[in-house]
Amino acid sequence: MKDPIDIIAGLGVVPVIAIERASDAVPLADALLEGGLPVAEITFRTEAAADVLAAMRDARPELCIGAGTILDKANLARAVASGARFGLAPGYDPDIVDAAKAANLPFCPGIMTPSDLTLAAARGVRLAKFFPAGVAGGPKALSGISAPFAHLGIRFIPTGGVTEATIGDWLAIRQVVAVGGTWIAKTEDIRDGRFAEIAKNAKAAVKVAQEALEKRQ
Ligand SMILES: O=C[C@H](O)COP(=O)(O)O
Ligand SMILES: CC(=O)C(=O)O
Repeated sequence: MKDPIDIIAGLGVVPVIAIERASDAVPLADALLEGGLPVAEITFRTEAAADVLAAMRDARPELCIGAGTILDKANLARAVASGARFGLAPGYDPDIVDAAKAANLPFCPGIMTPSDLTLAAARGVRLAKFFPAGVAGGPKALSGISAPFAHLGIRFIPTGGVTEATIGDWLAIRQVVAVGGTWIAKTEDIRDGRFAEIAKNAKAAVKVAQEALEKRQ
């Protein structure tokens, strides 16, 4: 099976999803696949998250699924048991980083400051979510914060306030693996069954991300 981080890096964009009903899991997976975006970060912000992961794993194994908003070890374990192939969090908790490593789960904790990054780097983190990317100062802030860590090869997934219009600015930074965001598959669009809209958003995001990735080669 291909490495999930390589899949994410190839696509350049990850939909961050808060989904309320497990019955929407397969239609959502199909919308993302139809949009050419075979990846999903299912956040543990809803009761349904673990069931959604399991339903996607069982029905659409071609979708690379991960778990977001991992704030404790219990949800980390549930995510792994339900088929998550990668994990992310809005912040940095060394215990969760260690637990993910022990579970062999590629894990991307959140950082926003040089101090966060110092602690995460010392714990072996080489992929971090820059969160909340927009209010933290945008691409210029990430360039500044990450500069002293460049020799360590740390890479980033900026998330929070990213839009289709700003994908290119973020992906112009070499250390940015991909951007994350909720605009592709919004909770209310999933709730109301607007899967065609989600496929359309996915397709548009992938197109912009691919153009940006080609430009920086
Ligand atoms: O809750 C925040 C998400 O991780 C990113 O949200 P956003 O793409 O809507 O800014
Ligand atoms: C902030 C984010 O994307 C997460 O909850 O994992």
